[in-house]
Amino acid sequence: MHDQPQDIDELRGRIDRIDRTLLDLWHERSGLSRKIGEARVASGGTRLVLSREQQVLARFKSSLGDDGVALALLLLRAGRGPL
Ligand SMILES: C=C(O[C@@H]1C=C(C(=O)O)C=C[C@H]1O)C(=O)O
Repeated sequence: MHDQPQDIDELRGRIDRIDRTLLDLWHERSGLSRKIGEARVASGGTRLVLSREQQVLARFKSSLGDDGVALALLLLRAGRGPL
Protein backbone atom coordinates (compact mmCIF):
# COMPACT_ATOMS: atom_id res chain seq x y z
CA MET A 1 0.00 0.00 0.00
CA HIS A 2 2.93 2.33 0.70
CA ASP A 3 3.88 2.39 -2.96
CA GLN A 4 0.47 3.45 -4.17
CA PRO A 5 1.39 7.15 -4.49
CA GLN A 6 4.41 6.18 -6.58
CA ASP A 7 2.19 4.02 -8.79
CA ILE A 8 -0.13 6.95 -9.25
CA ASP A 9 2.79 9.20 -10.17
CA GLU A 10 3.96 6.67 -12.76
CA LEU A 11 0.50 6.26 -14.21
CA ARG A 12 0.06 10.03 -14.32
CA GLY A 13 3.38 10.29 -16.12
CA ARG A 14 2.04 7.91 -18.74
CA ILE A 15 -1.20 9.92 -18.98
CA ASP A 16 0.81 13.11 -19.43
CA ARG A 17 2.76 11.54 -22.28
CA ILE A 18 -0.45 10.32 -23.90
CA ASP A 19 -1.97 13.81 -23.61
CA ARG A 20 1.08 15.37 -25.25
CA THR A 21 0.86 12.83 -28.05
CA LEU A 22 -2.85 13.51 -28.50
CA LEU A 23 -2.20 17.25 -28.68
CA ASP A 24 0.65 16.76 -31.17
CA LEU A 25 -1.62 14.57 -33.29
CA TRP A 26 -4.42 17.13 -33.02
CA HIS A 27 -2.14 19.84 -34.43
CA GLU A 28 -0.73 17.53 -37.09
CA ARG A 29 -4.20 16.48 -38.21
CA SER A 30 -5.61 20.00 -38.38
CA GLY A 31 -2.54 21.14 -40.35
CA LEU A 32 -2.96 18.33 -42.88
CA SER A 33 -6.67 18.99 -43.17
CA ARG A 34 -6.11 22.70 -43.86
CA LYS A 35 -3.42 21.87 -46.40
CA ILE A 36 -5.78 19.55 -48.30
CA GLY A 37 -8.59 22.13 -48.19
CA GLU A 38 -6.32 24.90 -49.49
CA ALA A 39 -4.94 22.69 -52.27
CA ARG A 40 -8.44 21.74 -53.34
CA VAL A 41 -9.66 25.34 -53.34
CA ALA A 42 -6.54 26.41 -55.29
CA SER A 43 -7.42 23.90 -58.00
CA GLY A 44 -11.03 25.07 -58.18
CA GLY A 45 -12.63 22.56 -55.83
CA THR A 46 -14.47 22.90 -52.56
CA ARG A 47 -12.75 23.28 -49.24
CA LEU A 48 -15.00 20.63 -47.67
CA VAL A 49 -16.06 17.21 -48.91
CA LEU A 50 -19.09 16.08 -46.98
CA SER A 51 -18.95 12.44 -48.15
CA ARG A 52 -15.44 12.16 -46.71
CA GLU A 53 -16.53 13.88 -43.50
CA GLN A 54 -19.32 11.31 -43.18
CA GLN A 55 -16.70 8.54 -43.40
CA VAL A 56 -14.66 10.19 -40.64
CA LEU A 57 -17.76 10.60 -38.46
CA ALA A 58 -18.77 6.96 -39.02
CA ARG A 59 -15.27 5.76 -38.05
CA PHE A 60 -15.32 7.65 -34.77
CA LYS A 61 -18.93 6.67 -34.05
CA SER A 62 -18.25 2.97 -34.58
CA SER A 63 -15.36 3.10 -32.10
CA LEU A 64 -16.66 5.56 -29.48
CA GLY A 65 -20.39 6.00 -30.07
CA ASP A 66 -21.88 9.45 -29.47
CA ASP A 67 -18.67 10.69 -27.84
CA GLY A 68 -16.87 9.68 -31.03
CA VAL A 69 -19.22 11.82 -33.08
CA ALA A 70 -18.63 14.78 -30.75
CA LEU A 71 -14.86 14.27 -30.98
CA ALA A 72 -14.92 13.91 -34.76
CA LEU A 73 -16.94 17.12 -35.11
CA LEU A 74 -14.29 18.96 -33.09
CA LEU A 75 -11.52 17.47 -35.23
CA LEU A 76 -13.29 18.42 -38.44
CA ARG A 77 -13.87 21.95 -37.17
CA ALA A 78 -10.20 22.31 -36.20
CA GLY A 79 -9.17 21.36 -39.73
CA ARG A 80 -11.49 23.83 -41.41
CA GLY A 81 -10.08 27.07 -40.15
CA PRO A 82 -12.18 30.15 -40.84
CA LEU A 83 -14.90 29.37 -43.39
C1 LIG B 1 -8.96 16.69 -45.30
C2 LIG B 1 -9.89 16.73 -46.25
O1 LIG B 1 -10.70 17.85 -46.45
C3 LIG B 1 -11.73 18.18 -45.56
C4 LIG B 1 -11.41 17.83 -44.16
C5 LIG B 1 -11.66 16.57 -43.69
C6 LIG B 1 -11.05 16.09 -42.41
O2 LIG B 1 -10.59 16.92 -41.62
O3 LIG B 1 -11.02 14.87 -42.19
C7 LIG B 1 -12.49 15.70 -44.42
C8 LIG B 1 -13.09 16.11 -45.56
C9 LIG B 1 -12.99 17.49 -46.06
O4 LIG B 1 -14.14 18.23 -45.68
C10 LIG B 1 -10.11 15.58 -47.16
O5 LIG B 1 -10.84 15.73 -48.15
O6 LIG B 1 -9.55 14.51 -46.89
